[in-house]
This record gives sequence, structure tokens and C-alpha cells, in this order.
Amino acid sequence: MQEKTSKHAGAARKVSVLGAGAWGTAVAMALAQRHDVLLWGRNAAALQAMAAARENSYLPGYAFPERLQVAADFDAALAHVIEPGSLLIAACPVAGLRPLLQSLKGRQIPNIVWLCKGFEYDTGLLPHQIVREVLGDAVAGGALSGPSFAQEVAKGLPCALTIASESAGLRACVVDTAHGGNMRVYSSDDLVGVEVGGAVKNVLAIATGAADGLGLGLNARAALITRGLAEITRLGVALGGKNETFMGLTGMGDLILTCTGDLSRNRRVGLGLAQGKPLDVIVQELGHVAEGVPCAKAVRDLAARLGVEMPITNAVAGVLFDGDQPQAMVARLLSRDPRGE
Ligand SMILES: NC(=O)c1ccc[n+]([C@@H]2O[C@H](COP(=O)([O-])OP(=O)(O)OC[C@H]3O[C@@H](n4cnc5c(N)ncnc54)[C@H](O)[C@@H]3O)[C@@H](O)[C@H]2O)c1
Ligand SMILES: O=P(O)(O)OC[C@H](O)CO
Repeated sequence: MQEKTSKHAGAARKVSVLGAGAWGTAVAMALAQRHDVLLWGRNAAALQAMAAARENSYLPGYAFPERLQVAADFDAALAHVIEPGSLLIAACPVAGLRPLLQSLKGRQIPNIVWLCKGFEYDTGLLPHQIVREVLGDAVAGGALSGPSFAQEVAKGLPCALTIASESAGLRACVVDTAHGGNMRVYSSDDLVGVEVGGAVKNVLAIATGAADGLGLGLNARAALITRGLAEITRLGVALGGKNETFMGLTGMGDLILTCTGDLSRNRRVGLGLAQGKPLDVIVQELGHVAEGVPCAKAVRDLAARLGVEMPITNAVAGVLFDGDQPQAMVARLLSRDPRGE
């Protein structure tokens, strides 16, 4: 894992990353160690500043590799990946995925990979379902997910991710492109399981942040993470995911990272709620997306429709949207009837 160039590292490819937030930039930087990467963002002024400084102010102090170029021209980003075997990466939040994909409709695009973790707020759809709705079945696509803070990846620290796709060709292309150096990439055909794990862990990180912020201790934290994993698994299996996926990188792995790592924006939402800060103030202070907020509402609605029990998610949604106090969230969880584990 510490080797600079793995023997599995594939030949240089063309990659375009659409979305120049923290994660899109960190992934672009990692891939530009070996590939020609073009990073596109919708804010031309921010892109110009990045091109001049050779860094993104979201990730201060981490210089862009030579093979990373930035562009505000959407057509140029698509032209960059015209050759077969190239990779297009959608790196926006879930809320931006549908509009971004709509601008790809009717264009010639290669394999597409998305990095967002959540359910769409209004529809309750997972990212792959949005991709299918907008682009149809003809385009091979997959979700790249797993425990990964942008700052650590930008710094070049080791991480392990999973590419989930129903297309074996897409999985092979992504492994060939991204596996190597300090990044390990595993494959899975369980798109639903991988996406559900990545989405719901954000809600549970809000719960854990709130519990830690209230000083409830490490025992409470471990209980929330463990029962949270049971909750993720129940929903994921009900939606067609595989049980074992939730024990892997995109399930338990990402849940542990996000619930315990102070780099997590979702955990920081929970810490802020415990301090009594209003949600809009917390979100404004973050300056980044916290997917667990819209996801809590989408998951609460979906679980109710499916008859899946999700007490921690419901308690988080109560604090976020119904004016419940974080202390009441804990009391509500503790007062549930005893049951078999
Ligand atoms: N930051 C991380 O450590 C990390 C790690 C793994 C996964 N993710 C996931 O990646 C996604 C993006 O997170 P981030 O950290 O980059 O968020 P961020 O808040 O740092 O940046 C989001 C970026 O997306 C852009 N954007 C929004 N809507 C868009 C649209 N329609 N078209 C193009 N660009 C659009 C914004 O302008 C902004 O630059 C989220 O779903 C997040 O959960 C983040
Ligand atoms: O900062 P968060 O809470 O959005 O989490 C980032 C990544 O999803 C961790 O894998």
C-alpha cells in the first residue's frame, strides 16, 4: 500500500472530473499522478483562481500535480474524454447530479462514474437510479465509494475504495485507472448495497456527532455505530442490496470513519446541533455539503414506505426538521422497548 507505483497500475488514460469541490479535486489530484486529468467546475472565477494558484482553496496547501489541468469550458471537458477507455467522473453532491447529467444528455460520453453519497431529497432515488432515469441504460456507469476524507487523499495518504457497477467492463476500467500508488480499488456488483451504505452513514454520523457533543461517552458512540449498521443493513437489504456488502468498506468502513473522524462534515453537523446551533448556521459555517441532512428526510420517508425500522435515522430527522432537541433524540432512543439483538 505504501508503494508509489503498484504493479497493477494501468496505462495512462484521459480522465475528466465534473465538479471542483473538495472530493472531486482530491480524486483528480490522485489520478493525475498517472493520468491526464481535466478538472471542470461551474464557477469560472474559482477555476481561474485554482489555475493560478495550482491548488483549490477547499484543500489549502496541497499543490496540483503537473498532469492536472483545470477548465471552465464544459465542451473541453467532454472532448478530453472522447477516446474509448477514457473516464468521466461526476463529482457533485446528489442534489447536483440530475442537472449535471441533463447537460450530458445527447452528448458522446464514455464510461461514467459518480462519487456522491446520498438519496435524492425529493424522489428518494439512489444515484444510479437518477443516472438511469436521465441517461438510460446504454451508458456504463458505477459508484466509487468507501472511507475517504478529501484532505487525506489530497495529501497522498493511503485509502481503499470500492467501484460498484453492474458492468464488468466499467469495473475493470476504473480499477485499471484508479488502483495503484496509495489508492486500492476493490470491485463489487452490488450497486444498491454500496450506495445505501455511503448514503445512510452520513445520517448516522450526525447522530454520533450529536451524542459526542452532548458528552454521552464512548459506550454510547459504539452503540450508535453498531445499531446504525443494523439500520443501514435492514434498509439496504430491503432495497435489494447484499448483506455482506454492509460489512465492507462502503458499509462498516465508511460508517466508522464518518462517525469518528472530526474531518467529517456530517459529524460536525451533529456536534453543532449538540451546541444548540441552528441548522442553517451550522450549514453556512461548514461551507461544504453535508449530505446527511437531505438524506435523513429522504431515508425517513423511504423507510416508512417500505416498513423498515430506522429509529436512529428517525430521531436525527426529528432534530433536523421537527424542532426536537438533541437530548430528546437520546431519550427517545433509550425509551424504546427492549428487543432481541
Ligand atoms: N469531501 C469528502 O471527503 C468526500 C469523500 C467522499 C465522497 N464525498 C461525496 O462527494 C460529493 C461531493 O462532495 P464534496 O466534498 O466535493 O462537496 P463540496 O461541498 O466540497 O463541493 C461540492 C461541489 O459541487 C459543485 N456542484 C454542485 N452542484 C453541481 C452541479 N449541478 N454541477 C456541477 N457542479 C456542481 C459545487 O459548485 C461545489 O464545487 C458528496 O456527495 C459527498 O458526500 C465527499
Ligand atoms: O465529510 P463527510 O461527512 O461528508 O464524509 C466524507 C466521506 O464521505 C467520508 O468517506
